Amino acid sequence: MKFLVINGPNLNLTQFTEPGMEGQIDFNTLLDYIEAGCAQMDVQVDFFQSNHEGDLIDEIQSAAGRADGIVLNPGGYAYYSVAILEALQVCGVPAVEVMLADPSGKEPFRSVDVVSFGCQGRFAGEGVSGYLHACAYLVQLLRLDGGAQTHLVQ
Ligand SMILES: O=C1C[C@@](O)(C(=O)O)C[C@@H](O)[C@@H]1O
Repeated sequence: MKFLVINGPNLNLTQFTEPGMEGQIDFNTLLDYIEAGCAQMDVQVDFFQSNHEGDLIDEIQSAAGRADGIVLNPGGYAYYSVAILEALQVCGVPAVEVMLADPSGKEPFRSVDVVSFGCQGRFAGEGVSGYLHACAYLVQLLRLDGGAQTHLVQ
């Protein structure tokens, strides 16, 4: 199985906290963490990060045929990118959304996660572990029905 892990704007600059490890890790260490976790699940992983909405859409559109599933942290685009939502709906590859921090209870403009409507699952507020939970969930989903039907996850 092969997954495409897509990170949106500003995540390349974020400092992350890994459970069980003191201090913070940088973006490249996060990718290593995801790759190692996926290897344990026998999943190959490709990474993509962009700060640009159109580039994220191009990457989602090109996922069919080269990835079995998408794990997406859309960053701030989560709250208004209908275009990313629609790319997920038409790309034919099941996607699961990850958010390091749970946005509920933050500013009111974060109350609707538009992108999640194109995803089959959502892991928010679990920090870096959320990426691996999303991958494990996708593995199970693909083994169960292999489908890419999108539905509301909130
Ligand atoms: O860029 C980010 C980071 C984020 O996507 C997260 O993973 O916690 C959550 C978003 O609200 C925020 O805009």
